Amino acid sequence: MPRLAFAQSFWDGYDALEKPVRAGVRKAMAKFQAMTVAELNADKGLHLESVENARDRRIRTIRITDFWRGVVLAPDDGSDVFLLVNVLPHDDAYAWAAKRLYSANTATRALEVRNAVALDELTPLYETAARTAPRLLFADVSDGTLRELGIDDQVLRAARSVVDKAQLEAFSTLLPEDQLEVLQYLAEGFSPEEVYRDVVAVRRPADAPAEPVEDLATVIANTPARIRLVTGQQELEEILEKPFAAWRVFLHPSQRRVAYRTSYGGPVQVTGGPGTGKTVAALHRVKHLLGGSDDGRILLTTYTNALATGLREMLGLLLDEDEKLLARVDVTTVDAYANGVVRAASASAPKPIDDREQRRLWEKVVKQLGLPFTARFLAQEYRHVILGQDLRDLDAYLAASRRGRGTGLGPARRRLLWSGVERFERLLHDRGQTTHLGVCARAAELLAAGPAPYAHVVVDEAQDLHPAQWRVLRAAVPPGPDDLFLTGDPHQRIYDSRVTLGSLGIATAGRSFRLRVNYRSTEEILTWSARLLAPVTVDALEGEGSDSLAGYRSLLHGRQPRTQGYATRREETEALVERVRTLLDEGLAPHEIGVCARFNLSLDAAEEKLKSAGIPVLRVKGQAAQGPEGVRLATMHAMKGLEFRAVSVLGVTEDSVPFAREVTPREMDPLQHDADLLRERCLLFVACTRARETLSVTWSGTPSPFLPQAA
Ligand SMILES: Nc1ncnc2c1ncn2[C@@H]1O[C@H](COP(=O)(O)OP(=O)(O)OP(=O)(O)O)[C@@H](O)[C@H]1O
Repeated sequence: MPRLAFAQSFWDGYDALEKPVRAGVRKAMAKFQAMTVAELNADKGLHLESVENARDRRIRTIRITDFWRGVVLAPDDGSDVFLLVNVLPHDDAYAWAAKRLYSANTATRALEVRNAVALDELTPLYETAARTAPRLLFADVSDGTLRELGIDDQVLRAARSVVDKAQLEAFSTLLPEDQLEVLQYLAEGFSPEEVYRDVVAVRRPADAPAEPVEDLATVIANTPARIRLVTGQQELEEILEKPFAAWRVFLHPSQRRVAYRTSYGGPVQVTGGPGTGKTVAALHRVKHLLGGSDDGRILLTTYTNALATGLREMLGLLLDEDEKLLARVDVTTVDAYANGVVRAASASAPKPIDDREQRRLWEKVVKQLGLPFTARFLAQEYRHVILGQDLRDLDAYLAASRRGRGTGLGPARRRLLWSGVERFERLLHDRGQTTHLGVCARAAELLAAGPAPYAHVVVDEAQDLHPAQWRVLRAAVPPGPDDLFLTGDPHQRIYDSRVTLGSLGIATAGRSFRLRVNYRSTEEILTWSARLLAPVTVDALEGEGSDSLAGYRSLLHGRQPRTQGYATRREETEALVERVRTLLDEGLAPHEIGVCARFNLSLDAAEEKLKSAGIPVLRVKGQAAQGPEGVRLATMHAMKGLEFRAVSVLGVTEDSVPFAREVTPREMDPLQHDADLLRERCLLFVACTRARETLSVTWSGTPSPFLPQAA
């Protein structure tokens, strides 16, 4: 009996197919599972037939309905896997199929597809232009090196005609997938050794024989990133029945490598720009870890309650709602987890106060003691130095390093400051209150006193955690293999946290990985957004050295982001309503549109105008972004971790981004001043990178100095 596999190119369009066509796909696929090859070839209903003038002799079409055809790759080497690669209307199917050529990559050994006809047509045109070009994109890379990286004759010829990255992009939908990625990495300036490591080695099977094995079944088995092999009747029904989510099945090799490595010796860190699938990698790691034992418990954390709700839903999907497995995973924020730990050990639940209340309390302390510091300075010293290093008494504070703080404090001033800290904590205590970080400090103590409750901890959005929160996580799992798996992006740090993970017992050296392919946004959105951060460098996730977006790219293309200034806020809001209306007319659902601004106040006017135009809206505040239909309105902070097909960022003016009140004056502390500005810049970056297809950034009056054109 033959076996059946589905290529990603098929899934890309499957969800959009109408019901009768999907039913036709299911019926046809069931035949592949029930018949022998001879019976398939003879079946009248299926009508498995070759395609005239096909570049690939193995290409066949099958009948799905009267008007729709499936395109199948049929083995001609005695192996037994049939691959469904596309379902299209009759004429399109034949035209599509005739141009495609499938081949095994000589380096990765995976199955790739190219548009061989278009490549043959386009390459000579580019070659002519290349003859007079001052420089060719791959001039520094020899043919031998390209061949070692899996580039074959036809692609080599095309590559030799490429003068710049834009031209490579023009080839991108025609070239075989792995070879394209090799060329893209080289174009970004990575060395052939790096490209071999990051593109070839992650795909090439560990036991690949020296000479490539060409039979289709083996090559298909070598391509888990793009092909799903079906193992039985039930699986076939399940996967064709449910809405298909590519992230559950087709991991990028770099995602698969980090998520499914059998075991790591200790903490692992996975970084990558926005939308590179870090959350997806974290979820797959949880799946892998659950399979590693029958009873170990896992803590999966993220930054906000809304994101935790989203993660829980995604995990349910990934684990096919398997209650037994899901029961072994706690999905929550670090703060909520710490709160639970403290609550379990004391008579009442801790009552943490928010930042604004803390600020008020510090003002009271300054007044009561007549301290020569501002409330802001005290709050920052408390957060970064005292809680950051978990300093419990004056002696510890006197001896502490204040690295990262931009003003010196001698012993006398430290004593004075410490008196303020004692008063702050007493005031809190007398009111029966605490802070979120105070709860974390207590939770870490309680956890350290008993056996660690988890076998593994997986952390998403790791870039924003404070040392006190890291101590909770460190204490929640015993140090050792597979203890901590962290994903995060230092370019998206939007809370004021500075951490050196190594000093907290979380050393990731030798176990750091990077994801570079953006699955969310178009290259146009990504390139524009990356320019927001071009003037600055950001600290690495683990706190040592800096991080970069080198090689960060997208395979998707779309319109350029729009930036537009207006004379008044009213005009800006009216233009927003028009834009949203156009997007809805273009077929976007309201919940696929996100509108965001630096402040809630700025969103009120937008909400009112949209509502009076009859457009449903939903404010995203802390709660999950799911809910009734409506255009989502959120502050830039609340946009963290979310995504929308279209995003409008409003009010990007010089007084709002950066928001002066959130920026420490340079004369008070120059380092903190720079850190605050960077955080505000990252906030705008986070907001813009939530957009999948359409991004517009607007302001009224003077634009933010962070915007590229204003720089
Ligand atoms: N292998 C994949 N195949 C298809 N889609 C994917 C894959 N990996 C991720 N995605 C999709 O890309 C989008 C971004 O993924 P994800 O949220 O995991 O990225 P992220 O790196 O955590 O983003 P951010 O840091 O911006 O929050 C999501 O829509 C996700 O479903």
